[in-house]
Amino acid sequence: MSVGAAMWDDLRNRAEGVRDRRIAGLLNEDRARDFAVEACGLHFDYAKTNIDAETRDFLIGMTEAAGLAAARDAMFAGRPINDTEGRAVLHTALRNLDGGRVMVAGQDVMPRVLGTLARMEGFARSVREGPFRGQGGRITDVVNIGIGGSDLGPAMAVQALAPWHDGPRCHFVSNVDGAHIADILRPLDPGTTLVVVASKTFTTAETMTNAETAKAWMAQDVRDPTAQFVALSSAPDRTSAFGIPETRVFGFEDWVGGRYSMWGPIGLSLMLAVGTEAFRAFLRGAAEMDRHFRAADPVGNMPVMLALTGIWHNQGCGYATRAVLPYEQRLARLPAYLQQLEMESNGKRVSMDGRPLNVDSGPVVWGEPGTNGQHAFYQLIHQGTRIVPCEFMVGARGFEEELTHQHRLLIANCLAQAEALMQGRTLDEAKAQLSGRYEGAELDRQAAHRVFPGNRPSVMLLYDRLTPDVLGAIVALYEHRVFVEGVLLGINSFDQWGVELGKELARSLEPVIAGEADAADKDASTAALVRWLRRHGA
Ligand SMILES: O=P(O)(O)OC[C@H]1O[C@](O)(CO)[C@@H](O)[C@@H]1O
Repeated sequence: MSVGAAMWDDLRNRAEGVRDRRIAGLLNEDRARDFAVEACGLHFDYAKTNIDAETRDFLIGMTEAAGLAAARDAMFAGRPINDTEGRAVLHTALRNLDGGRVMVAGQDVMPRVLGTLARMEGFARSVREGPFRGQGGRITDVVNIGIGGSDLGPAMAVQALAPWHDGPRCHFVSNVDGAHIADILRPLDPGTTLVVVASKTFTTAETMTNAETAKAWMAQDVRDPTAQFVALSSAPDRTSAFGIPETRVFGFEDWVGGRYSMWGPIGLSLMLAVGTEAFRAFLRGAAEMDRHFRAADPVGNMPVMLALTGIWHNQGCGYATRAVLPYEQRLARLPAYLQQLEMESNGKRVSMDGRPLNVDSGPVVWGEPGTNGQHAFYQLIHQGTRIVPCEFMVGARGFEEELTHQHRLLIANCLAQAEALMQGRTLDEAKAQLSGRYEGAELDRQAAHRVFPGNRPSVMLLYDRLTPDVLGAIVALYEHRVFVEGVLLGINSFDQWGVELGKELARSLEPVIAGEADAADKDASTAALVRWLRRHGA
């Protein structure tokens, strides 16, 4: 089943038909209530979009045409829906603490999932409370070496859950740029540092290079350089070749995709930071979102409705990007996390059958926490010629009891931005503000700069406080949103062939840059760039 070209045309025509309709004119109390979904401790509001009841019905009709319910059930049932890699997609099993059996190829995977979780918990406790010690004493610092899905999730979540952070300090090294690992390791004591090498494949060039650097750093100072190494990986042969014994390897199956992996072993750094209870709460929040996604009707289904606002804005209205704007400093890394989740999943050019998509793929996702973004790029969001649908989020309360006045300011800013985007400011209003200062043509000219076109759509996600379960629910919400959008687009959201070509070419260029191979098979531009870099000492 799929969404046919005619239906996409219909969607675009509907969007075109309401392009000039004022969103503010749609608003009333009924809409404020009906164009919102409440679930899992979250409140999602899409009243400030140009979606009306008829469009919503049409969008839901698209999910039916795409066979969303069957696709969702196939994912949860462990069918190999990632069919370019021949794999099931079951990151949801990693958080299925109380949910019973999950079958893959006739086998229940839950005993193994829960067994690995118990091993992680045992290890985390022994690092946090003893007896696991470094060769120089109790572990004070954890260095997580990983990239992409083996970095972004835990790095984002450790920062997000800072109020729960009572374990060792956590540092994240991802970039192959030696500056990254050098800056992180410089102040640390090898004798009290635990190195967590996080790599599903254990072949990723950046991670393996950094892991060797960390091993050499250890070797300068401690007797056994890998005794304080842990591996999180699906490749036990390679972890043991690296020198990490089985007892310190936490494995997971190929049905956990890298960007969906923070719920299992890849979350170990988070567990070391916040402890086992908070980690379980994080899993439970996500599992609650899974249940909601499976059970709720489309119109009351938060991931479905979040996805449909995305489809409306991107494929319907033609807005090429979307901004994620958490008014929550501790979610500073959420936009980067979502960039991988959304763009690696839905940035594809062909559908499942290998034919070119008959519609644009997923949007460019970007963002920064508020209020910082306001003083950087909101100028373009309010007055630029391109429209950027904005996804705001904010909690009712922070954790700094003595700073509630600052939190109120934060909320006020968040709501004000959404209001300003929708309302705008007319030329007459701008002129009224300036009257007395300018007149005639100069008044018109000055006022033109102060006009806000308005009618710019946004959605809002509210929560009480950023607790571990709320964070779990938010991340799972976005995972399922990506899934729904992928199903509507008819693509495989779970492979990532687009990252391979660059990796291959980097491998072939390295010896050229080192002067060990010539640039004969390189294009003239690349060869000239290599020559310049070599002349300058590369
Ligand atoms: O965990 P690994 O195997 O090192 O992979 C890291 C990342 O690299 C990618 O494969 C892309 O290159 C991501 O999908 C993944 O999250």
